[in-house]
This record gives sequence, structure tokens and C-alpha cells, in this order.
Amino acid sequence: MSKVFVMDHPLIQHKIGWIRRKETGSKEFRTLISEIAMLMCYEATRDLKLTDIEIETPICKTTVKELKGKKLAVVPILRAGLGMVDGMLAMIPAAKVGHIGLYRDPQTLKPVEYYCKLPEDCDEREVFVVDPMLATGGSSIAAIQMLKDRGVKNIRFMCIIAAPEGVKAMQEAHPDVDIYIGALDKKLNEHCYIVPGLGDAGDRIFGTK
Ligand SMILES: O=P(O)(O)OC[C@H]1O[C@H](OP(=O)(O)OP(=O)(O)O)[C@H](O)[C@@H]1O
Ligand SMILES: O=c1cc[nH]c(=O)[nH]1
Ligand SMILES: [Mg+2]
Repeated sequence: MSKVFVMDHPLIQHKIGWIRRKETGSKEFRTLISEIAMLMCYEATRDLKLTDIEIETPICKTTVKELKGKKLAVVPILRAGLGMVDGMLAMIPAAKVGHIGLYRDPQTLKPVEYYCKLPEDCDEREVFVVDPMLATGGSSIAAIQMLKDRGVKNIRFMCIIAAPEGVKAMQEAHPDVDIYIGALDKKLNEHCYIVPGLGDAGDRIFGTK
């Protein structure tokens, strides 16, 4: 069974309080999403492996730590996931970036795929799939399946707000994918929006409503 990490860092909780407010406009919302993604990336990379290497400082030779093992990639689920990419890259600037285009059909609530472009060596990388919202889980489950169909084996999923229904569905569909959550909310409403949530993340980032 996958592990679920719910963030307890005070800075993350404080910033999530601001993105939830309905009066927070697009400019501030975008900045906050990016800052939260950066802080979550810091937390979600705690277990990356290190190796010792010899270097020379201006004073003497010494041993320092360096990241070892698989290289990283960030894969946002379009559109809303795009808002998290800058924050992730601020922490892991050498990561490559893939894109998966999916939207949730408002009637059926099923994910509709419209784009997929991944780094060529994505299957050799540790991939962080990012999307601010995990509601029913349909979109993240489909995105992760698209990666697995292309040979990707090491996947983590990061979202800012999650509903318990989505977490359960993700764990059932992809028990090998650990989930990093900024805040775990109460439930979904009758339209499968997260309660209390923050509304439609994509619309709030891009000002489309
Ligand atoms: O867990 P689910 O029930 O699938 O819902 C979550 C999805 O819905 C939102 O995207 P949306 O469909 O609004 O697309 P957008 O990012 O283009 O706005 C959100 O960013 C997730 O991708
Ligand atoms: O609450 C929700 C659910 C799905 N997508 C969103 O952007 N918000
Ligand atoms: Mg949307």
C-alpha cells in the first residue's frame, strides 16, 4: 500500500489558508501555489539518496554529499498542475519537465486526455506528478496510468488539497505511488468539488472564470 504524507509545516498551512479564501485574486493565488509547491517539494524529497564525493575547497580536500540515484522529472497535469512547476524547479532545477493534458468532463466527471509529452528518458527517472487538486482521483489515476504505459516505474504524486475519496481511489489504483498532500479535506460535494476546498484551481490560476 502506498504511503500518504499530509504536510504539517506551518508555512504550508498558512499559505493554504490564503489560497482557500474566495477574495484571493489570480495574481496572489498563482504566487501562493508556486510557494506551496516549493515547500512541498522540499518535504517530499527528504528521502532522496545521497552519496559521498571528494572535493577541494579553497582550503583543503574534503568529503561532501551529492544526490545519487535516479534523476528527477516533474510532470504537471494540465492546466492547474502548471502552477506548481516553477516552485518544484526552484528546488530541483535540473529536473526535466513532461506535460500531461487532462480535463475532468463536467457531466461524466471522467478524465479526458488531450496531450502527453514526456522527456525521452522519463522511464529512467523518478517522476513527481503534480496537480493542486485530488478530488475523485480520476485525473491523477489516469495520468499515472499514462506514465506507467510508457514504462515509468518510479512515481510520486503531489497535490495541495485532497479529498478522502480521491486518496482511497488512488491507493487502490496505484498502490506503488506515494502521495504528498498539503491539506486533507472533509469530502466531495454533489458536483465532486472538494469541501471546503478552494473552488476550481485551474480557473483561479488562469483567471478563466
Ligand atoms: O480528481 P478529479 O475528480 O479527477 O479532479 C481533479 C482534477 O480536476 C481539476 O482539473 P480540471 O478538470 O478542472 O482541468 P483544468 O486544470 O484544465 O482546469 C484538477 O486540477 C484536477 O486535474
Ligand atoms: O474541488 C475541485 C475539484 C476538482 N477540480 C478542482 O479544481 N477543484
Ligand atoms: Mg479546472
